[in-house]
Amino acid sequence: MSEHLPSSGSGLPPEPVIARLSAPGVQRVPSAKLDLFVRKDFLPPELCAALIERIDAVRRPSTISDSNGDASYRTSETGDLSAEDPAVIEVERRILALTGLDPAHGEPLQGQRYAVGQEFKGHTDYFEPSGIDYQRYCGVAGNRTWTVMVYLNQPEAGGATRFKAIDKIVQPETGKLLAWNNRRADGSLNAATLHHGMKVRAGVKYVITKWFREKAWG
Ligand SMILES: O=C(O)CCC(=O)C(=O)O
Ligand SMILES: [Fe+2]
Repeated sequence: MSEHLPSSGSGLPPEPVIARLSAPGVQRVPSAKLDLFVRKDFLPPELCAALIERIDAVRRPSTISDSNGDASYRTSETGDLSAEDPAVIEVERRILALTGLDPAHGEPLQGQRYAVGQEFKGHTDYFEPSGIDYQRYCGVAGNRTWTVMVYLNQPEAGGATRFKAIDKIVQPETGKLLAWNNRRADGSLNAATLHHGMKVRAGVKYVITKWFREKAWG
């Protein structure tokens, strides 16, 4: 199976990950500015439901690094998921199989929950090297390389993810995966990855996120 292909490590350089993602069932969003991939039905509904339960058990108000003082910037709730949880192990196995990204470079899987009116305003997932917290967040494992995100449900209205620089809006659907490279081809940080988890208008939205780093995590 594809799990047995060699690992692409941190995802830097990106070519092996891009080659691996160029598989049946994966859509590449056409853009010269950003490597962005969408895979529908990546996780089965039962696994999504199990993950929602886990998130509800551990959620707390989300934090942001490099806070800009705007308390409405990220209003969701966050929960770190246990690496020993069988549901988490299964998700991580599937992410490795799809992307080849090395789990040793991955942060712990994180869940987010957005109630009506909650959002995560425009941001990039990498840390600004000039930020005061850069050493604290990136001193050991380096900056982020790839982001892998999965919608666990479909809220009744709102909650899309908008990539403004490439004019792309992705609608949440149960089990749909998004993966993008936070770098340009030369490895530099890519500002065109700017994205906005838009306000949920009706219902609740759940996602999981897995971020990969330049060096091994922890
Ligand atoms: O919820 C979304 O659509 C985006 C989430 C996100 O960007 C993040 O957690 O970094
Ligand atoms: Fe993000």
